[in-house]
Amino acid sequence: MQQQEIHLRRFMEHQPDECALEELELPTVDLEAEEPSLTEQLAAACRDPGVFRLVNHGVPCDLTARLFGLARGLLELDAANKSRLPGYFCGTPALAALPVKQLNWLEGLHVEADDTGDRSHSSADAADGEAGGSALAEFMEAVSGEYVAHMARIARKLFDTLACGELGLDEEQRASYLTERGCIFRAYRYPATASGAGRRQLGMEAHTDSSVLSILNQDRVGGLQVLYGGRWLAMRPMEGALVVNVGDMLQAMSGGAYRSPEHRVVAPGWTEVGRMSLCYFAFPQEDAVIVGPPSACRQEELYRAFSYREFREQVQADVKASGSKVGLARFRVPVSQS
Ligand SMILES: O=C(O)CCC(=O)C(=O)O
Ligand SMILES: [Fe+2]
Repeated sequence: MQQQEIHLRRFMEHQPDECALEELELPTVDLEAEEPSLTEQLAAACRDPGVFRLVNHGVPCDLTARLFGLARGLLELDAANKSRLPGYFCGTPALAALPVKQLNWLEGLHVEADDTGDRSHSSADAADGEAGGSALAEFMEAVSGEYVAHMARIARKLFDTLACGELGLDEEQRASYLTERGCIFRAYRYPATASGAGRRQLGMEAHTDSSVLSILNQDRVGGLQVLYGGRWLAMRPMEGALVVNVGDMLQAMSGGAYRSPEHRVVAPGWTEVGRMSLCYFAFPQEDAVIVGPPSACRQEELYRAFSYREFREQVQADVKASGSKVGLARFRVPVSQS
């Protein structure tokens, strides 16, 4: 997408004047498009801007509505009860022990793929004894029994389309560069803030995702923004569409051809209800060694070979040392030296 082709609109429906922000019209990818159209749409969107709307994704809207309702119910429990929910966090967990400023104004529930099976049943059994009781059991059942399966299906189809297209990955790489077992699901709640004139409280600070692909389902409130052409632009929610973004791992796998965009969430100061989102992050196998694409594919940046485990440990070390993620820059090799 050329910079001058971006359709910019005033973003007034959701935000008062002090928060008015221009909007990036995201490309739309139709998951049911015929080939070669799907590959073309997808590769173009991953190159620029690295984030797109996904339609015809097959996630039932009643499942999404139920999950938003259950997550909201749990996150609106009183502080003592919700702090005992399994996977509950407030602010950025990685920063909790550090003497750095907490920038994030959010709370949520974190579920790892490996947690999903057992916990839903143990919660159901212990329904009355555990914080959240049967609502927690219902939430875990909806996440692990249904929602995560849809997300894994979507991530696999998108990834295989790219992998079999210009990434040209072999069968072993297709299996190890994306694993259903290592995925993470998070339900976030960004409480409304009483932001003063011109002041914007960040719900989630600017970052890139460490994932291969991230699949976001946001409610209608808005507040998700992407850094594009040096400016923060709004990604307006659209009924029924998911937002998918390229993560750092896919950027590395593509030799920098696909872009893991910097994004953030502004805490809603324009609504009483707060913002909710349901986010799924797909990762490679921990020990899969990620190398750029074969030389036939254009490589704008090169990274030295690394495993996802190495990347994750480096991110954790950087966050621990400075409060910030450095990310792929740690693994970059100047093209001229390659
Ligand atoms: O809440 C959202 O829509 C985005 C969250 C996000 O960017 C993340 O968890 O990495
Ligand atoms: Fe993110």
